[in-house]
Amino acid sequence: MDAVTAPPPAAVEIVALTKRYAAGTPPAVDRIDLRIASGSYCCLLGPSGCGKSTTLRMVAGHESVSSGDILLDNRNITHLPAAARGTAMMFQSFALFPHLSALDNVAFSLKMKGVSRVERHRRAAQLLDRVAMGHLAQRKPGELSGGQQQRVALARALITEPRVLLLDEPLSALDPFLRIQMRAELRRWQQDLGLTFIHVTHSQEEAMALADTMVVMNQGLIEQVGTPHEVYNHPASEFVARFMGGHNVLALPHGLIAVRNDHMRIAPEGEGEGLAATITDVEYQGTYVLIGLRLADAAPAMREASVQLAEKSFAARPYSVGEHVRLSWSAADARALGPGAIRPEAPPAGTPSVRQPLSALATMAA
Ligand SMILES: Nc1ncnc2c1ncn2[C@@H]1O[C@H](COP(=O)(O)OP(=O)(O)OP(=O)(O)O)[C@@H](O)[C@H]1O
Repeated sequence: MDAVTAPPPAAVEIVALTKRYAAGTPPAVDRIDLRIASGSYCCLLGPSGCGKSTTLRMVAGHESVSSGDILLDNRNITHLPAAARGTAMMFQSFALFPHLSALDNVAFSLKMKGVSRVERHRRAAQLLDRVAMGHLAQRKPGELSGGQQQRVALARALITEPRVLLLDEPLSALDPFLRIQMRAELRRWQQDLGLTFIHVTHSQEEAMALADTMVVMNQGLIEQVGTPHEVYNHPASEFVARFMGGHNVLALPHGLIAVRNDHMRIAPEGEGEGLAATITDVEYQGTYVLIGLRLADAAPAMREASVQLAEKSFAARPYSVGEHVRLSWSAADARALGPGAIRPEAPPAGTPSVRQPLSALATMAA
């Protein structure tokens, strides 16, 4: 097989995966279960400290597992060394060797495997061509832009012919403009290569732009798994609604609901029904105006709300800070929120760690 032909994609299954860094401390990852479809783009998303990097590092084999299992194409890789797993990692800072050319950076792992110079350079050059970097093969990382370094890092990860590419905040070292450009490139590469990508990010926007499947994590648990559309339009819990942003969480007598702030209606006091509120901010954002509000009859933690008004609507009836208004929404736009992730009970001693066979992986197909 040619070195640059994409190998068959793989599916990853994580079963009751747990990481406890020190006895007596809460687990960083707590018995999570997750299936990632072959050839899909999966984003692990959550606030700092939620356990997403720990999960990725355990899949990569860079962190030991406290309990649970990781399967790749039905093969248990939990205790295999990183190089024997069929995964490759692309790091935040790309971790390129500064004294080596792009070509030698890409060829490095083949050198370690004892592949001849001619052969490893041939394969590295092919991969650099593939990421449109062939013409800069002799440059050192310091002579390349951030985006070019990212492509070299990608080529270097691909030379081991991984079935799953693991990316830990791969865009965060780039400036905002380049980040959006490279984000689109990552997505294109993933589709071209047909590989499974697992990408860790704390950016909702990045995950929404890239993912077939978003996995929202909170305190070592998975709060929600779904397509970006599902997660944004049907947040499972208060945590997800607040973390994704763009939602109001409202306490009603029958429980909490979330309503997207572009689905809220606003009317001047006396001209409409709904929750009484006072305007605290008015922010012009170009295509829309974001109105910040304080609800009159809500508990302190639930008092803030926002409404996104199309620029035209705002121009037709401008609002200003201090104005008293009423907020309402259609029942069809309200999403009942569940309690969120429930920490699982500790399994009884002696329970086998792989609880279910790898089957029906298509459930999360893109
Ligand atoms: N090597 C370590 N030793 C001890 N605790 C650790 C170690 N690495 C991470 N932790 C802890 O485990 C928890 C999860 O960390 P992790 O890095 O997985 O989170 P994260 O969601 O990736 O956060 P970030 O976005 O800040 O990288 C945190 O409470 C963190 O302090």
